[in-house]
Amino acid sequence: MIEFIDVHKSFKVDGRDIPALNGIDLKIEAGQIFGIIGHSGAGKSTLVRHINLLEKPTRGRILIGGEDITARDAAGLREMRRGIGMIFQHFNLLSSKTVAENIAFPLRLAGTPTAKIHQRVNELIARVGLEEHARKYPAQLSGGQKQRVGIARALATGPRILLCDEATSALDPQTTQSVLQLLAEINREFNLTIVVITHEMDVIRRIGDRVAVLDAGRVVETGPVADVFLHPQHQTTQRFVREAENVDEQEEHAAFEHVPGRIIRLTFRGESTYQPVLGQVARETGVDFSILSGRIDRIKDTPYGQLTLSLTDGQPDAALQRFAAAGLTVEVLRA
Ligand SMILES: Nc1ncnc2c1ncn2[C@@H]1O[C@H](COP(=O)(O)OP(=O)(O)OP(=O)(O)O)[C@@H](O)[C@H]1O
Repeated sequence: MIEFIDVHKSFKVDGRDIPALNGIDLKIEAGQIFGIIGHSGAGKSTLVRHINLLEKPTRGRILIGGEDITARDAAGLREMRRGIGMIFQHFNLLSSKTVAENIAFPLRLAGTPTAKIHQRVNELIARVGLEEHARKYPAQLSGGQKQRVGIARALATGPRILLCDEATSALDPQTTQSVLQLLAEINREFNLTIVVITHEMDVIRRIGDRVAVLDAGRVVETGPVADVFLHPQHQTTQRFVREAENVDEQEEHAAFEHVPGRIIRLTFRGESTYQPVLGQVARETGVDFSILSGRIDRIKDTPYGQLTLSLTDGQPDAALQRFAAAGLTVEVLRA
C-alpha cells in the first residue's frame, strides 16, 4: 500500500542542510495498523508528512498502491490527498464551526451535494458516538470528544489511509484507551490502513500490527509488534519498552545481586500464557524457583506473560530445555 524507497529529506536552515530523514526504507501493507515510534526530533512527523506529500523528499521514491506519488502534478496530488485522512495531537478543529460543520468541511471542499453531506455527516457522527453533541462548538467538548470529531472529519471523504500524528498524546489514559479502541474498530470495519506516530510504546502495543522504530532519521528496527515489543534488539527500542513497562533495569539488576541461583526471563505468548508450565517443569526437574518480577498483559489481541525467575537446586539445564520445548522463550540473565 505504502512504500518508502531510500527516502532522504533535509531542510535548508540559514543556508545549511539539516538532515531529517536519512534513507528510509519502509513497507506498510493495506489494512494494517502500522506504528512509527521515535523520540522528539527523530523525524516522525517529517516521515508521515511525506505520505501525503506535504513534504517532498530530497531524494528517493514514495509509492502508494504501486504508483510513485512524487511524479504527480498539483491536481493529481489534490485528488490523492482526498484518499488520505489525518488526525492531529491538538485536533485542529475550526473553533467557529459546530461539530457537524467541522465534519462537513472536507465534503464541502470536495463539492459534495448538500443532501449527501447531511446524510454522510449524520452517519459519521453516529459512528464516533457524538449524536448528542452535533450542534456544539469545539470549546464545549472534552479532548476525547474533540478527537472523535477529528476522526469523523478525517473519514468524511472515505479515505483508504488514515495518518495519526500523536493523536492521543494530549489525552488522559482512559480517554486514550477509548480513542485507540475506536481506531482499532474503524481499521477492521473499513479495512483502513492506519499509520500511527507516537513516542509511547504503549499506544503501539494496544493497537499496532507492525512497528518501525525511528532514530535520527533512520529506521533502526522494524517487525511485528509482538516480536519487537517482547524481544527488542536496538538500544532505542529497548529504552521505549522499558519506559512502557515502567522498569528501571539498573534498579532491578541491583536487587538481583542478593538473590541466589540462575536468573532467567521467560516469555509466554498466546495460548502458552495460560498453561501450567512452571509447576510441571519444577516437578519434573526438581528445581525450585522464585518469581522476581513479572507481568501478564496483551499485545493487541494476543495475551503474553514475562517472568523473571531465579532457579535453585535440581537440574536447571534440564528445566531450561523443558521451558524451550514448551514453546517459551528463555533468556538467561545470570548463568
Ligand atoms: N520545516 C522544517 N524546517 C527545518 N527543520 C525542520 C523542519 N521540520 C522538521 N525539521 C527538523 O527535522 C528533524 C525531525 O523533525 P520532526 O518534527 O520530523 O521530528 P519528530 O520525531 O516528529 O519530533 P516531535 O515528536 O518533537 O514532533 C528535527 O531536527 C527538526 O528540527
